[in-house]
Formats: sequence, structure tokens, C-alpha cells
Amino acid sequence: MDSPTVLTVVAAIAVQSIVSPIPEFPTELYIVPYIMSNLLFFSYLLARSMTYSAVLISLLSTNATFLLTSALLAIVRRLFFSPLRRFPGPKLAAISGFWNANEARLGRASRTYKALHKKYKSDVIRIGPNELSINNADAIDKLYGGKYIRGTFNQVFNLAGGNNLASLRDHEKHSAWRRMWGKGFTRTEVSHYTERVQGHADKTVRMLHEKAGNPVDCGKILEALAFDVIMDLAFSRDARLQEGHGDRRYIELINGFLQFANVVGHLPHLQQIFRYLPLNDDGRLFINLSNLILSDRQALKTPRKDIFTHLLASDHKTNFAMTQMDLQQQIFLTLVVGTHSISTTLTQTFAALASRPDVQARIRQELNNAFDGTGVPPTETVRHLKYVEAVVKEGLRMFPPLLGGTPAIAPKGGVALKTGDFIPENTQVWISQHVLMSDDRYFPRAAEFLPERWMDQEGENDGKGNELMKDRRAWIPFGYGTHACGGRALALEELKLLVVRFVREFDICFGQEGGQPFNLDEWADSWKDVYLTMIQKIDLRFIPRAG
Ligand code: HEM
Repeated sequence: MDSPTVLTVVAAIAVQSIVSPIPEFPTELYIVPYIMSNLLFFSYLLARSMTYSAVLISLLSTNATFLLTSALLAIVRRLFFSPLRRFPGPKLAAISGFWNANEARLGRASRTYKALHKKYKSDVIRIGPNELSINNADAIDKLYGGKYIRGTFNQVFNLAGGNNLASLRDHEKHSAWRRMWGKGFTRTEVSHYTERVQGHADKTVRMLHEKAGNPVDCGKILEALAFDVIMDLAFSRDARLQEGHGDRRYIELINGFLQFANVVGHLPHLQQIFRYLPLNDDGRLFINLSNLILSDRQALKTPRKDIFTHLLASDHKTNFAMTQMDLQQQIFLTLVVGTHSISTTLTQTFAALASRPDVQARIRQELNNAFDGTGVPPTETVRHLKYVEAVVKEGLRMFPPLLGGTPAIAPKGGVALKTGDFIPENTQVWISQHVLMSDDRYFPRAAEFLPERWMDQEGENDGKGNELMKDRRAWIPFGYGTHACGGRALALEELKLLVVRFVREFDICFGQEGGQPFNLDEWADSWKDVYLTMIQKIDLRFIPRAG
């Protein structure tokens, strides 16, 4: 080896030894010195009066040596010297984040993790150079309890230059924002909202009556309903998607972005590079549409009380107020959680109900016992229907909108699990909702839709003493800890109201005459996990019930 090559190899080793122990090394600190060194080297070569072609060859060969040595060192370090080296998992995953990004691209990451936990018979598997998937209910509080540090993945949601509540990692700001969001979901506020949910449900119910039991694309219909609901509850806006007049572009843009974000989220350095690039057409369009929603909402002279009433006010404790950019960024989050989470979970729950006429009958029975009037059952009555709540909980268990969950960074000093595994500090960990909630150890016969697992002998719905419920802690559709779902109270009420409303009015059946047995495996195979669940089209028949 000549001396420049030796020097380059030494430089690569030095860089590796500096950056490897440092978690989340900023991309700029790689790239800026790299470019600067190249410029200096380039000037040095020119100063030696070399020809341009000799300069180019020298630059290329030095860079190739540096990059190749760095790559080799990184591979050796990740495979043989990483503190995660003892955890089982695919070798490719240990070597590079591209393995995980590819699983995300194919929309199957959470399913792959589940298969790997089974294959390696381990509750902890390695899914990235610095990432683990954990399938253990005991680990939830240890890793997501208290003020845990959010993983790097969520930062992909601030590519447009600002944060929403779900991308924030700064605890102080998050607490203030969370209080503002929280004021929008008190019991009183949620009660006001639910009356409005009923009004929107009326429209879909009317439309389904007109369809007279003919098959309909259930996902699309519920998506329009959920969108109209959230546009009203968040911005006092009549979106009219159910009538077919509204603007579907928000939903299409969100779906497109999620597929992109799901891949880039797994590649933190790429995320940081994207931050320096201009937004594409879709990104710009979404910002324009969000600005429109925001300015229309701010221009309302007498808005109804809505979620943004609280976000537009300042935090009572710190006086902190959101900027226009902050507010605009919350719109993406509001529309995603309000539309997508509700409509996918509800569509999947209705598909499960189509396979269980007996469950539909039991819902009606419970409602009839609690309400003998005509018209829409009051929200207060629905709130106390234990079996309906069990149906909703079982739907959320089997069909969480967020299959893979959200990542946490293991705290300083690491975490010892009851499994005997030790999770080193700074590791990014994922506890996937899908993996955990479909585990027979926690929910026996987990692949079956069994609302009765949530009922105990007193008719309460905690499932205490029920042999179908082994560990309730594993039920985490809303996440866990400081960053858990901010709209849980609304989501549960909305889902319960809509289940009651539709099951009361209709017999829900599969699209084909004669019915088709509900097969979870086939249905589950069609899902795509693009951070949120993307379900395939499913035709259901809503047959109006007599009387
Ligand atoms: C089926 C219904 C829903 C489910 C299962 C669900 C679940 C989740 C999950 C898993 C998270 C991420 C938690 C984490 O990072 O650990 C989340 C975040 C969030 N959700 Fe929901 N969600 C639902 C509906 C809603 C609705 C209707 C709203 C209100 C508009 C809402 C508001 C939020 C907010 C504000 C966050 C961010 C919380 C934070 O980062 O502090 N969600 N949700």
C-alpha cells in the first residue's frame, strides 16, 4: 500500500472510532467535514501542478478507499462488536438500516417481526444495526414508562420544517402542546363532539338505506364519514365528503406521504438530507391546503367549539402559544388520526362482525335492554354498554391502525428485562402492537374475533378471570406513556357510537350473496403496514333491518 492509501485507511478507522459510540450522530457532521476534506485535498493536488485527469483519478481512488474501508469497518463492528450482537435476527438487518427500510417499503415490517420472533423463539430480536423488536408485555412500562425518549423514526413527520405533537421529541414543548391538545378531549368536550358525530352518521345511514343492502365499498364509505367528522370536530368545517362533493385530495396526499415516510423514517441520515431539499409538488400542495384550512378556521367569527379552539389558545401553565407553522403542522396529524385510524379499524371491525351475526345480535340485545326508545340512542346510554365496548376493544386488538407501534430510545444505563435480556442504552426499540396483541400467550385464540374475552363474570369488560384474557397489559392500540394517543377518549366514543348505530340499523354481511366465511389470515395478508394500516377494498352489505 502506498502512503496516501495508508493515510486514507487510517482516516477511515479514526472516523469510525469517533462516530461509532456516539448515538444519533448528526448527518451534517459526517457530510460537511467530508466535503471540506475533499475540497482541501483537491486544492492540495492542484497546487502540486498535476494534470486534471491525474487529480480526478487521485480524488476518486482516495474516496473509494475511504468509503470502502468505512463500509467494511462498519459491517465488522455491527456484526461482531456491537452491544446488540448477541440478539438473534437477520444478518442483513444487523449490517444496515436498509433491511428494515425495505421491509417497510414492502409494507410487511410488523408481519416480518412476528415471523422472526417465532423463528428465533425469542422475545427480543435485532431488526437494525441499532434497533430491536421486543414482544413482551413486561417490557412496555420499562421502555415506554415515564419521560422516555421518542425514537428517531417519528422525526420523519417534520420533514416539511415544523413539528406536530406526534413528531416532537422535546419533553418541555411536548408537555405544553399535550396540555393544549388535552383540553380538546375532556369528558365535556367529547360529549359535545359525539352529538356532532351522530349528525354525520345520519348521512351515511341514510345513504346505506338507499343502497338497500347492495354491496358497498365499506372502507371508502367509512373514510368519508370519518373525514367529515374530524373536519367538523377539529375545524368546524363542513367537508361534505359523504355527499361526494368534498375534496379527497387530503386523503390521497396523506396516503402517498405515509408510504414514503414509512421507508425514509427507517433511514435517519436520509431524513436529515431530505430536510435540505425543497418539498415536492405533493408536499407543497398539502401545505397550501393546510394553510387554507387554517386561515378559514381563523377567519370564523363564531366557530363552534372544536379541537382547534384549544390549539389556538395558549397553554394555561406556560403561556406558550403555537405559531402559524406549529398550527399548520398539527393539521396533518389531526387528519391522519381522525380519518385513517377510525375508518380502517371500523372497516375491519365491521368485516369481523359480518362473520359473527351472533355478536351483532348480542349488541342489539344489550342496546334494547338499555334503551327502549325510537331514534338515535343517546350518547350517555351508549357510553355504558359493556358488550359494545368489548366489541370495540377486540376490534382495536385485532386491527390496530398502527401495526408497528412507535419506537423509543432505551434510557441511560440500559434496561434489564424479565426475559433475562439486557437492552443497552441508546438502542431504538419497537414494541409492535400487531406482534404483541396477536400473541396467544396474552390473548389465547388471538387470531379469532372474540369480544367475549373482555367480559368477566360480573358483566364488566376487563376480562378479569376470563381464560381468553391472560395479560391485559398487552392491549396497547393507543400506545403507552407520555406520547400515547391524545384522542383516545374521542376515538373510543366515536367507535362505540358508530358500531351501535350501524348494527342497530343494519344486518352487516359480506358482499357476496350467501356470505363468505371471514378468514382473518387472508384478510390480514392483504394489509399493508405503511406505518398506519392500509387495508384492501372490502365490499360489505348493510341490509336495513325491519322496524
Ligand atoms: C382507532 C382510533 C385511534 C387509535 C387506535 C389511535 C392510536 C394512536 C397511537 C398508537 C398513537 C401514537 C402513540 C405513540 O406515539 O406512542 C396516537 C397518537 C395520537 N393520536 Fe391517536 N388513535 C386513534 C384515533 C385518534 C383520534 C380520533 C384522535 C383525535 C383527533 C387522535 C389523536 C392523537 C394524537 C393527538 C396523537 C399524538 C400524541 C402525542 O404524540 O403525544 N387519535 N394515536
